[in-house]
Amino acid sequence: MSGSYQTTPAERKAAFRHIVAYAKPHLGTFLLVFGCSLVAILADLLQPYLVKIAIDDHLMGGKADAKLLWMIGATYAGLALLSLLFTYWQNNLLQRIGQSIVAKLRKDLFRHIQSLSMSFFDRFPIGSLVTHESSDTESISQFFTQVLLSLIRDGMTLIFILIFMFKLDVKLALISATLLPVIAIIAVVFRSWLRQTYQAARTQLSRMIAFLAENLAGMSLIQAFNQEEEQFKQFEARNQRYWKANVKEIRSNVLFNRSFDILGNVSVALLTWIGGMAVFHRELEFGVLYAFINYIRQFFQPINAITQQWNTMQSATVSMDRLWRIFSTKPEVVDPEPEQAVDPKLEDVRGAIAYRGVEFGYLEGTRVINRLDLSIRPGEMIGIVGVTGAGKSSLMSLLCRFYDVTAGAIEIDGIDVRRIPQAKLHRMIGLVQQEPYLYSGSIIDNVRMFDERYTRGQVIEACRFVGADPLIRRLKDGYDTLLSERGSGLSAGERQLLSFARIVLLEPRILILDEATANLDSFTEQLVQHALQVVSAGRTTLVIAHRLSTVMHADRIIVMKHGDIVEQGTHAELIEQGGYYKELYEHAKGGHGLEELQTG
Ligand SMILES: Nc1ncnc2c1ncn2[C@@H]1O[C@H](COP(=O)(O)OP(=O)(O)OP(=O)(O)O)[C@@H](O)[C@H]1O
Repeated sequence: MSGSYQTTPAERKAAFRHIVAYAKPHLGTFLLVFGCSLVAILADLLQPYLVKIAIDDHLMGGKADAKLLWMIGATYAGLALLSLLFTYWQNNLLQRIGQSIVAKLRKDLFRHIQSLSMSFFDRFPIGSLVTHESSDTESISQFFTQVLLSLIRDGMTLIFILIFMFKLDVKLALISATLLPVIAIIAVVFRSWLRQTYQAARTQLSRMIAFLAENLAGMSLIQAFNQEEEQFKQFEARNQRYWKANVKEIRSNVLFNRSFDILGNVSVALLTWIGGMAVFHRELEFGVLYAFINYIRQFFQPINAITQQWNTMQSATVSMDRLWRIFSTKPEVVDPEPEQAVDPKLEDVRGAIAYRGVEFGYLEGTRVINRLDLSIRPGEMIGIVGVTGAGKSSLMSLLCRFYDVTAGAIEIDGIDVRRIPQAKLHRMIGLVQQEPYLYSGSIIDNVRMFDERYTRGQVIEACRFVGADPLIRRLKDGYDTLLSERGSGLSAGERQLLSFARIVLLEPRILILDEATANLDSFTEQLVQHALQVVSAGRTTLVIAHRLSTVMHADRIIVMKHGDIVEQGTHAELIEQGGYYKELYEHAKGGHGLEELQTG
């Protein structure tokens, strides 16, 4: 999805309008930039005119006045300085605008992405979202700095050069103006070629990056299966394709630039010949010819610069389209309308849960939960078992409203979860995931989720409560140990213990635990079991169990198969019943995990 999608002209227009609106607050600064450009351009263009005056009025006119010549020289130097100063201000101001726009864009994008529902993240690869936040916003910043600068500055330069030319000599100016259509034809012909080579290079680059990202993420598997050589070959093939596309792009750029240079030189030669003849026949002053040759040289620079912005413009519009795609995506799970909303007080929540005729599928036309009914009493501990793909996690995701049910309803204390504001719902439910997410930061901050309202003492108390304290104290810096991204360095069990401590701090009424599947050593497993016991006391607890031993003591075990509850009861009742649960139990007793069983 990272770039190969089609957009309609209407969508492109909307994207452009949306992004350009970010420039509105900077209109005043843009005007300043415009003013600075104007001064710099005029200072540049007046220089040849000054030399013309020196030549025609003083040197050739035979009335050389040293003082006036000195003044002309000094003015020339002054103009050069002025141009330098104003170009510096113009660039500074423009960069500042560009950076503020892109910072705001990144902030808005991040906020918007945060608000989107889980279904969006299912569709959108994380890698491409990272690209959007980084390089797409950067290429939009280039649009506001390089492209706009070129349009303002080079466009104005062109216009002024034409004005100066016509003022100096109409005939020569008209001859020079005939070059414009030639330049336009060259630009148009090259433009489509440049665009093709540019896009081909971008496509090869994103293919290479996608391959790289996938590869790095799966490096352990690659090494375990000795796939290095094969993967290297595949990478090398992509690398070669990118290299070739790049060379082609550079070649087309060089050809384009050189055609412009040749055209510039031919024009100077033509002008020297025609103008020289005119000077020879005394129809033209020498100084005018000098200024003209200068202007015609400068004439090609802005045209070349504007067309060179084509690539930047291309990537900026592609980036705008992509960002617009995200910005125009509305969250599927939304907060209730104020008149529909019910906002229970946290201390009043009892934690009764009811699934009423719940149906759900991730994709249209598919079903992973079938008309499911389930009532859970406040404080009850429920174990949920079933083979992989049975729908256990989906059932929990629906309770947290990561997705909305397609039919039926889920209620907490008799209130439909869709009527509870999401922020409140998420305070009511505590989630301990199979792979708990830990941030880069200290253990203290990870447990209190960077919420400084919880003191260090409270965090330590919570960790003690769940039995994580001895483990943490064994680490080099204890509670101040810095965890790397995703908490690598800690075992799955240890990570779960830290998220239990989070629960103790946040005190949700309902607890969902997706038990770690990774084999825990018996010591950590005991710690996790103990933590579960202490944390679940007094809370409605739902445990997705991957080891039956975890839920053998649950108040009730729900057995799922193909999105249905096929059996429920206590461990003893279910064994007595001799049905599907017993089959799972016998299988697990043989030393197998539930994951090994197929949904057959
Ligand atoms: N984000 C998703 N998009 C599409 N389909 C999904 C998604 N998540 C799960 N599924 C599908 O929904 C079905 C139920 O998945 P779910 O994760 O709820 O099962 P589970 O019993 O929790 O399995 P496990 O024990 O492996 O976690 C499976 O067929 C799975 O492939």
